[in-house]
Amino acid sequence: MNPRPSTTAPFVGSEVGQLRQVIVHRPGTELLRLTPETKDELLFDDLLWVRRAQEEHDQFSQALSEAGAEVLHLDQLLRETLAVPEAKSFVLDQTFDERLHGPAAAPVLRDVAEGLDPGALAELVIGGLTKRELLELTDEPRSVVLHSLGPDDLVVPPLPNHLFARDASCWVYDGVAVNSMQKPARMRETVTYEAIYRWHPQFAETSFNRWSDGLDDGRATVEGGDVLVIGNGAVLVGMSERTTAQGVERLAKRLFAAGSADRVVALDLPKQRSFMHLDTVMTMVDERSFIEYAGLGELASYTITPRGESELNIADHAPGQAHRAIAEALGLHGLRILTAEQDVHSAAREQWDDGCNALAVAPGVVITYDRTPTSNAFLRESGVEVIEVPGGELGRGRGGPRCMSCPTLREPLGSSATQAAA
Ligand SMILES: NC(=[NH2+])NCCC[C@H](N)C(=O)O
Repeated sequence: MNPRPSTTAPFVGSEVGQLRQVIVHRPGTELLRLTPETKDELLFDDLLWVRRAQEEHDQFSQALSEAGAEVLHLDQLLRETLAVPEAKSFVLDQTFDERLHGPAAAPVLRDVAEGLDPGALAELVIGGLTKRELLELTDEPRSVVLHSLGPDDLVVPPLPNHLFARDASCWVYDGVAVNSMQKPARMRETVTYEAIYRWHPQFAETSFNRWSDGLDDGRATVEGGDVLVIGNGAVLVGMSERTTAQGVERLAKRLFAAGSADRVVALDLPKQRSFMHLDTVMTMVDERSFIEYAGLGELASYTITPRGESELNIADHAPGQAHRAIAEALGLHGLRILTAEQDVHSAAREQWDDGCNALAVAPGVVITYDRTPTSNAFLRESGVEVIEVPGGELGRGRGGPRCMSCPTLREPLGSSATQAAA
């Protein structure tokens, strides 16, 4: 179990081992597209002061480097990927679609985009394009779709949730799930990651397993915020507003077939926005401890194990048995569950502000937002080292440090590097 990484291939051996390499996305033009009218559809609760959000994000990246992780920037990876001709035509095909842009405009848009250099094209793909910006690049195509748009309407929608680099792809042991996304506003994020992992030399020249084929997965969705690589050959997955039971089955089958994991514990979460992913209510902070939201309640859970070559065994656990199932998966007698004592309203506010969305950078060392002081103080009292980063603006997108990171290299539990860091 837990095959060891080769020197360069991506490998995420646990949730809390020493973090070595991580993808993040510094917010840019795409956040300037949020308006009071578009923010809800784009899954933000407020408009962000972009300059400040960038400064906050820079501090997050710096904290990651200081903690020993190499920080890869998604926009730079995409630019470098788009320099590969096959990657460029894949991204163009996936971005300009007759069903979205109409048969008259789609080929014209594709031609315009094809003429851009990789930097400008990456900016268009993530930042989006308005009709006014398009008309600076070409004459107006004879298209009903374009004629009926106002000058500042978006021809290519932006991808502001790339900020939450965790969700559209997640590495689990020696492979990656490129995820099909539940919400329309996030579906094209899958294209970015697919292109990077297929063609960027950093990934294309290594070998790794594939746990899902995002673009083709239809309704079997899994999102990275729901997937915790808890270690010991086990994975904890939330069935949430975003991740379906079908998605969990697919993930389990592929992990088992490759021999990369031998147990998946699925937790049945309430299907609501405040609990959109498992990592908004529960994250792992050391080999046996989880920070957990007080209002989570008792949830049903399932332990999935392999049965023969390709079937699954499912053990159903009654509500309230989830901690036991997780402890068993980790080979432990029990877990340490960290839930700060505070009144119901404060607990709900801190959960909303991502107080439970800690990102471990080593066992017992986590990055959190500064806007959740009670949870942070409680973690410290419990012996966890807390590195705070500012989250005043970033937090308005409803995602914290764990959501904003996609680890690509992380030590397994109990490895010597991880023990040295502990
Ligand atoms: N892993 C996470 N909890 N991600 C948070 C994603 C937030 C994002 N605005 C969305 O609604 O999709």
